[in-house]
Amino acid sequence: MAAAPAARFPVFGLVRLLGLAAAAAIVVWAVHFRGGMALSSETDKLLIFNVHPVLMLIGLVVLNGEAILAYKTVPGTKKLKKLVHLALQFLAMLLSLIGLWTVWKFHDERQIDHLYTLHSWLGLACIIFFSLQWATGFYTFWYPGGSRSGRASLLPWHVFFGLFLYVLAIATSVSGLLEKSIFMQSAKMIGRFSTEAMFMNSLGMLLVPLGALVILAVVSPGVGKIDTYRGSSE
Ligand SMILES: O=C1O[C@H]([C@@H](O)CO)C(O)=C1O
Repeated sequence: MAAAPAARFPVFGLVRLLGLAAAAAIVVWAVHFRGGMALSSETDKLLIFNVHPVLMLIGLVVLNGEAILAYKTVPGTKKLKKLVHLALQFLAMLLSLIGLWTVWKFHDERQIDHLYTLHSWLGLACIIFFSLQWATGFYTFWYPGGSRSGRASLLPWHVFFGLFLYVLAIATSVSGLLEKSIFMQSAKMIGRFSTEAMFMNSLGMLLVPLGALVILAVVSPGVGKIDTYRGSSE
């Protein structure tokens, strides 16, 4: 197989920059364009909905990306890298579960059907498999920890499946931005070329280079330490 491309630019810094930009953009969208967020409201149920994309994007895309790269970005021992990785992924999972709960509550309170869109199916698959991946990883690589051969055979699948889920999370986010924008356009809440619609498109576009850079940072040799992927047994 051909060698993986070697990044000759600060790929980790760019990932951090685009991740922070995406996180800031979704908060700006919720607060500036959509009037804010609330965990409960009698007057404006949409404020409950607004929490959903913020927690999902920050959890399953931004924190997930940082957690994936922790083995290459966190200085210190292998054990510390692993701890940062599993803690960030736990936080990502927690935010995604709260984010799922908020959209469920919004649907209940506004009497909107659950799980009829492609976005919701993709998102549910994402959360279920992300949680299974976290639990399996924790059990095998942290506590109580599997046998040496068990860990060695799971590791490449854990890496592959994790990267796959990260891409699925981006696809799900893009589909969510798309459906929300179209819903609002159909309801005449925003215009086709409104600043808000263009802002949402731009946020979706931003996730494309973010995803590309995270994958490049993972596969690229010579940036960070790659001992994890060689299956060292620390
Ligand atoms: O728990 C671990 O499992 C793998 C490897 O030891 C499997 O061989 C690895 O790098 C760990 O930190």
